[in-house]
Amino acid sequence: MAHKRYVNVFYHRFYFALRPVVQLSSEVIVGAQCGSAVLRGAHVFAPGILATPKFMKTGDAVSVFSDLEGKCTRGNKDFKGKRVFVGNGVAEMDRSNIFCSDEPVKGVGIRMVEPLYQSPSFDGVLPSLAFLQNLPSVVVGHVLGPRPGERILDMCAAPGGKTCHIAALMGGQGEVVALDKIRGKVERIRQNAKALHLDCIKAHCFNSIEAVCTDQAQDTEGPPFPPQSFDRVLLDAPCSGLGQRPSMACTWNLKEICSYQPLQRKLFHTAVRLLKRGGVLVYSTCTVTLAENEEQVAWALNTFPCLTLQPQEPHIGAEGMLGAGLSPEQLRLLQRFSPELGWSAAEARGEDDTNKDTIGFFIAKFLKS
Ligand SMILES: C[S@@+](CC[C@H](N)C(=O)[O-])C[C@H]1O[C@@H](n2cnc3c(N)ncnc32)[C@H](O)[C@@H]1O
Repeated sequence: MAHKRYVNVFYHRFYFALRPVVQLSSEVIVGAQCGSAVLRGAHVFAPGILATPKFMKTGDAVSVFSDLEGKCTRGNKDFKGKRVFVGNGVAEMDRSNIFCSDEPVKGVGIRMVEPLYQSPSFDGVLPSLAFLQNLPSVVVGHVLGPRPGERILDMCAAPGGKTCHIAALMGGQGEVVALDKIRGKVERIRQNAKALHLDCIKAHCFNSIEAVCTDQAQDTEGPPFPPQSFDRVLLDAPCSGLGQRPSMACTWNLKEICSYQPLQRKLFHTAVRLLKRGGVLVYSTCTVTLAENEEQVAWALNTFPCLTLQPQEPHIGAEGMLGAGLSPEQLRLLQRFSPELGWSAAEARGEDDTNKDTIGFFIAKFLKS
């Protein structure tokens, strides 16, 4: 059935106007992920709460802090470890509801009334029409350039932000196959596709490294697929995520960061095999390392002579970074979002920094001949 609705994919700009907020004596401690979400405009959902004052009651005014080192134990009453203030709120639950309930606790625990940053919450705003994404993620969908009627593969798709954008750009006509290896996350893709009425998305739980079959007669409804099954492939690769912001806790180590390059290359092999001749492959990451970005492009061009770099539209990020042996022309075809560089340079030149104040991100577009 033809898709009748439109999805408006907004992008989210982290608003940096720090407000002078006075800290209160009652402290609520939340996990680092929850604290980052609060900085992006979220309220505090009860599962994210680690510690509250001993007698906290609904309606109490509290200050919310993020546990920086992951050291606060659940149910703590007076945590004194490293923490960062993220704003003031009002309790919507008693302490006993949060920590002493038999059922898993749900819903807003603290409604933020004075968050540190003036980033509005988009929770529940037009849920059947809009999907909030970072600006570079929105750019990825356009760079891939899907057309109605095509068959597209999104190899690492959960929670499905880019999948839904791609399906919306196709007007719901064609097929977007979304793979992710984690079952619970695949359910999120399905829920998002359903909420947005995007029937052309088919989500499967599958390890994309193994998504090519050798048997040409294999049923092509689900993975694995015969070689050259797709008009366009998006490899939004698992990565070290160093471009994500705000980020208040660094849980990574060097071994983990170095583990992504070989994984991305395995996925890349599958991507190239599944792409038709004349098809487009987009490789993207939300990290800033040379090893996971420009070095991967140089490796791909050497490993797959059938691939050539293509111009990107729109191109609003910076060009690629030196150091991986790519030519100046090749670097110009890449798109790198480096907020730590973009901002200050734009500010110094007195330019509008709207499109530069983003997460760190990388995009490369290839054509397979
Ligand atoms: C960067 S996230 C994808 C974000 C997604 N494209 C979006 O826009 O919403 C990377 C995803 O790759 C998945 N992943 C990691 N290794 C995978 C593999 N071998 N096969 C399929 N999915 C994988 C992870 O579970 C994770 O959800």
